[in-house]
Amino acid sequence: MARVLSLFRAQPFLALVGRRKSPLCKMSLDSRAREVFAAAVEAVQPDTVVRQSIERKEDSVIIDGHKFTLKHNLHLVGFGKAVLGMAAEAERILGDHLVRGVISVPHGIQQTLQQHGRDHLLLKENSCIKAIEGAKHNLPDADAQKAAERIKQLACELTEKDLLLVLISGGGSALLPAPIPPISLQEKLDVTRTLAAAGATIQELNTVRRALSFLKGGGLAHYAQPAQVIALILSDVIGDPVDFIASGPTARSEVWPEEIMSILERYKQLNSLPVSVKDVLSRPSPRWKDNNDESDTSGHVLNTVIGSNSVALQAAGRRVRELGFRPVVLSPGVCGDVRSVSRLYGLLAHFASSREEPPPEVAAEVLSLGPEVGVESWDLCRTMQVLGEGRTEGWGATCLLAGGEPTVELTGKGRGGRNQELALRVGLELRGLELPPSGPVFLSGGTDGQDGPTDAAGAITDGGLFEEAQAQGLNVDDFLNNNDSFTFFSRLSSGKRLLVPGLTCTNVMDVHILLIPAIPIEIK
Ligand SMILES: Nc1ncnc2c1ncn2[C@@H]1O[C@H](COP(=O)(O)OP(=O)(O)OP(=O)(O)O)[C@@H](O)[C@H]1O
Ligand SMILES: O=C(O)[C@H](O)CO
Repeated sequence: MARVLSLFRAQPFLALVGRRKSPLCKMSLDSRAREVFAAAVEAVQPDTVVRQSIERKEDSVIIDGHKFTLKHNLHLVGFGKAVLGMAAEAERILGDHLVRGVISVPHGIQQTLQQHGRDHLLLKENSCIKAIEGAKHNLPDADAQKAAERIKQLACELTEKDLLLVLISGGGSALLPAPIPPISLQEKLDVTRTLAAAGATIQELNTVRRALSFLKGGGLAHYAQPAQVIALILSDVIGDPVDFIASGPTARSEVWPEEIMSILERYKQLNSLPVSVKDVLSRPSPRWKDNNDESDTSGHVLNTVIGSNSVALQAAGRRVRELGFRPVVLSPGVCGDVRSVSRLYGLLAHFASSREEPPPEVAAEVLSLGPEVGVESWDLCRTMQVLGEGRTEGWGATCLLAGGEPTVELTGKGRGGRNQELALRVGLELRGLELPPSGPVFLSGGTDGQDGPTDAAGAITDGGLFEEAQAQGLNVDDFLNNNDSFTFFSRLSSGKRLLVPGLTCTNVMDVHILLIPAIPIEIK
C-alpha cells in the first residue's frame, strides 16, 4: 500500500529554501500571497518610479539615456491618479530649476494622503506646483476642465529654451478634459460614459476621446512647441501604448473619422450623437490648424514609460523567491471575461499539482483559452513547461504570476469588482484538487487598492472556499449571479479573505498570484 509521507522531493531549490526554513514555514500561504502583492505595489509607487527614471547630474538631467540641460527653464504639468506623488518627487530632484507647474489630480486626494500619513507623496508647502483637484468619481468635471485650461495655457507660453516635464498616469483622461467647441463638457462626458457602459474597450474609448479633445492624441505636445517635452508615464493599459494611456496627450495620433464612426456604430451610439460631436468629426482631419509640426517625430518629445504591470510582476517575482517559491510569470496582459480567466488559472493549477501526468486535454484546453484571455500560445506553453518540470523534477513550491485587466459582464445589482469576482471563481475552480489542504492559494488584487466601487482591492481564495461558504449558509451561485462578490467576501469568515491595502497611490492594473505548494511524494 502506498504510504504518503509528508516529504517533498529533494532538489537544489528546496535545499536552498530549507536553510532559512523556520521563519518561512510559520507563514501561511495567505500571508505570503499578501506579501507578494505588497511587493508588487511597492515597486510602482509614484515617487519610486520617478526617482528611478531621473538621473540628476549637476545642471543637467538624464532621462531614458537622453541628456537635458537645466537653466531654470523647467516647467511641469501632470494629470492622473498617481501624479501628486510623481510631482512631489520630481520637485525634490529638480526643484532648483523648476519655474512653475500645474497638475490635475483626483478630488480629495491631498486630504486622504494627509489622513493616511503619506506626506512624502504631497507637495511641499511652498511648492511652485499648483495642484488642482477634480474629476470626482473618475468623471471629467468643471474643476478638471479648469486644470486642463491652465495646463494648455502653460504649454502655449513656452519657448524653445524651455523644458516641459509631463507626468502621466491612469485616470489622466478624465483629469484633462478639453472638449473641442462646440462640444460641451457634458456632451463629451455623455458620449464617453455611454460608450463605457456599453462595454467599449479603453482603446476604443480613448480613440473617441482623442478625436473630441484639444489636448489628447498629441495635442499637449503640439501646444508646447517649440519647447522640449519629456513625458514620464506610469502605464495602466495592457501593452503600455503611450498613445492610449490617458489618451496620449504627448503622443501624436491621427484622427480617422471613419474609425470613430465605426466605434460609435458598434456600440449603437450613432443615432444619439450630439450635433456638436458630428460637427467636429465632419471637419477635415488632422485637426490642428497649423499642421506643419511633426510633434513626436520631430524629436521635441520624449515619451518614456517609467512604471507598468511588468515592473510590478518583476518585483513580485523577487519577493516570491525570498518566500521560498519558484516564480513563473505568465503575462502582464491578461484580459477577457473573468469566467475564461478563472478557468485558465484552474487548469494551470490542476496541471501543476496533479501527481500523475495530466491528460493531454488539460493542455489543449489551456491553449484554446489563450485568444480569449489575451495570452500568446508561446507564453502558455512556456508556463506549462515550467509547471510540468516543477512537477516531474520535484522543484517544489511554484508561484504563477500574471497581470492585466479582465472584465466582468455585469448582469446583477450587487457590490463587487473584477478582482473579487475572479478570486471567487478561481476558488471554485480549485475545489477538489488533490493537494494538501493548504493549497493552492490564489490572490487577485487591483494595484490601485480599489476594486470596482468597493473598499477592497481584491480577495484571496483556495479550494476550501465553497465548503467554507456552505458551512456559513452563503450560496456562492447567488452571489455570483448578482455580481455581489464584495458582499460575499465581507460576510465570509468576517471578511478574512478580503485584500484591503487601502489607498496605494498608484495604478498599473491588476496582479494575479497563484501559489502552488510542493506536492508530497508517495513512497511505495
Ligand atoms: N458589482 C460588480 N462586480 C464585479 N465587477 C464590477 C462590479 N461593479 C463594477 N465592476 C467592474 O469594475 C470596473 C471598474 O472598477 P475600477 O474603478 O476599479 O476600474 P479601473 O478600470 O481599475 O479604473 P481606473 O483604471 O480608472 O482605476 C469595471 O470594469 C466594472 O465592470
Ligand atoms: O485615463 C485613462 O484614459 C485610463 O486610465 C487609461 O490610461
